[in-house]
Parts: sequence; structure tokens; C-alpha cells
Amino acid sequence: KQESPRTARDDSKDLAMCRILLAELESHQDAGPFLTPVNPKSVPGYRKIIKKPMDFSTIRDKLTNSQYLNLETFIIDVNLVFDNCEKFNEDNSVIGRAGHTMRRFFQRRWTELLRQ
Ligand SMILES: Cc1ncccc1N[C@@H](C)c1ccc2c(c1)OCCO2
Repeated sequence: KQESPRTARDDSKDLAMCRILLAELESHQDAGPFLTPVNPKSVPGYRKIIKKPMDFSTIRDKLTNSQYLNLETFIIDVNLVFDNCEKFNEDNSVIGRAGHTMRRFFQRRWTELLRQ
């Protein structure tokens, strides 16, 4: 039976990876709906339906203020953006489709960077 790896993975490049990934998300052509916090006053129902709002500018602030313990807590916040989007928006809508596109892009990029 293959011995389970006892060595921890090298996390010394994780902060640099989070910075690269966030910059790519912020500059993606479909990032618009996710760049700033949803204003609950201009989006009826949002405050009631979405319990934990998250957006790229909030993630940027948290990264700048060293509020992410590790790569995992960063990925959890990015996925929260896309999970909120799926919960509130129809798949067949401008914002819904943008969310799916951005989630696929993020998933591919962090797995690529982790493999490097
Ligand atoms: C991510 C999200 N989910 C549900 C509702 C809103 C939003 N985003 C806000 C910024 C937003 C607010 C208004 C918009 C917009 C985006 O994109 C299309 C044009 O009008």
C-alpha cells in the first residue's frame, strides 16, 4: 500500500500565488459584477438571500491586511463569491453566466499554479 505522504507541501509560494490569482480575477473581462460589494439597497432581496456577501475588493483588502491564514482560506472566499452568484442569479442570465465563467477560470488557474 502506497505510504501516505508525511511531508507537508511547500507553502512558501502561496502568498505570491494568491496575489497572482486575485490580479487575474480582477482583470478578467467578466469580473465586472464581482469587483465591488453588491449594494443591497440597489438589489432587492440580496441582503435576505445572501448570508455571507463577498467580492474581489473585499478579498483584496483581506489579502493586503494579512487576514488569510493560508491558500485554503483564500480559495474559500473566492468560491464564496461564485456560490453567492449561483444562489442569487439564474444560470441563464448575464451575471449568472459570468459567475460560471469566472469559477471555471479560477479553478483551472489555481490548479495550474499549484502544479508548477
Ligand atoms: C454579483 C451580483 N449578484 C447579484 C446581483 C448583483 C451582483 N453584482 C452587482 C455589482 C451588480 C449590480 C448591478 C448590475 C450588475 C452587477 O451587473 C449587470 C448590470 O447591473
